Amino acid sequence: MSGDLIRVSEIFGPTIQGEGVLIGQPTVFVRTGGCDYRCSWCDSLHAVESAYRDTWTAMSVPDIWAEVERLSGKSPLMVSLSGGNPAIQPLGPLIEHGKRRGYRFALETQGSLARDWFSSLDVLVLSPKPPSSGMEYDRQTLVDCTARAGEGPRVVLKFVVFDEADYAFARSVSAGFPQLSVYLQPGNHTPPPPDAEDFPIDVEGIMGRMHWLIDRVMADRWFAATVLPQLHVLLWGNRRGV
Ligand SMILES: C[S@@+](CC[C@H](N)C(=O)[O-])C[C@H]1O[C@@H](n2cnc3c(N)ncnc32)[C@H](O)[C@@H]1O
Ligand SMILES: Nc1nc2[nH]cc(C(=O)O)c2c(=O)[nH]1
Ligand code: SF4
Ligand SMILES: [Mg+2]
Repeated sequence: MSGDLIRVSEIFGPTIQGEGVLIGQPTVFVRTGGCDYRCSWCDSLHAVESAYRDTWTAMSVPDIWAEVERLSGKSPLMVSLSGGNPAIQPLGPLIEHGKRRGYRFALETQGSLARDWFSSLDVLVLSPKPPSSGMEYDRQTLVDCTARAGEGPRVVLKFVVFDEADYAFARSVSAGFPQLSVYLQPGNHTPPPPDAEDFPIDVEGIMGRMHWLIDRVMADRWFAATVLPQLHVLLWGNRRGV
């Protein structure tokens, strides 16, 4: 059975994964609509704000799968489930459907909602939100996410860092999960408004923050951390669907 419908904002690719542990890998993105957070600097508000819900489509697993196969030419690759918060959607049947066809699945989530189907993923990216986002951190839900993932996926932490307080947050949260790899990325301080297909970007500003972040990590001898820019943002700016 295909199960319940999934609320989809956009499906795009193949492109390279621009962030974190899978950076550079050919990927098709399935971006779901709806989020339980409202980060001050969210770069995907078109998939978050309810004002845009008429641009989201309730899709069945076969409908989504037809689009993934069309985009990938039926050659299996990594499918990244992002959003909004994709953990809101019933994604278990989609993951099972794709895995039977040789595709692999990564999920990007803030870690606020834990699901049993996390155990079916290949990669679970937990991205707890730092102080600059304006959101509250709940360690327990993050623990629940790792517990539901179990021995299934590779689980990693990814932090957006804008300032010293965000950096301190990344340090202290990571210390509580010594078994997880840590990825740090500089924040983009000019994210696109939700109604923009494109929007000017301050690459120099982001690179300044990237330099500062590298200096900060080296000064602390935090050699377990990996520091990466959002590669797709450097290549294509704030363009949507890349
Ligand atoms: C749009 S979110 C969707 C998935 C999930 N809601 C989350 O936040 O992890 C995908 C990734 O983009 C990151 N992100 C969002 N806005 C950003 C910005 N302005 N600068 C850098 N990274 C950003 C998030 O932290 C997250 O790691
Ligand atoms: N190329 C590319 N890489 C990404 N990594 C995370 C993305 C996201 O918005 O979740 C994203 C995205 O939108 N595009
Ligand atoms: S949790 Fe993710 S999608 Fe939701 S508002 Fe924050 S960055 Fe955007
Ligand atoms: Mg993005």
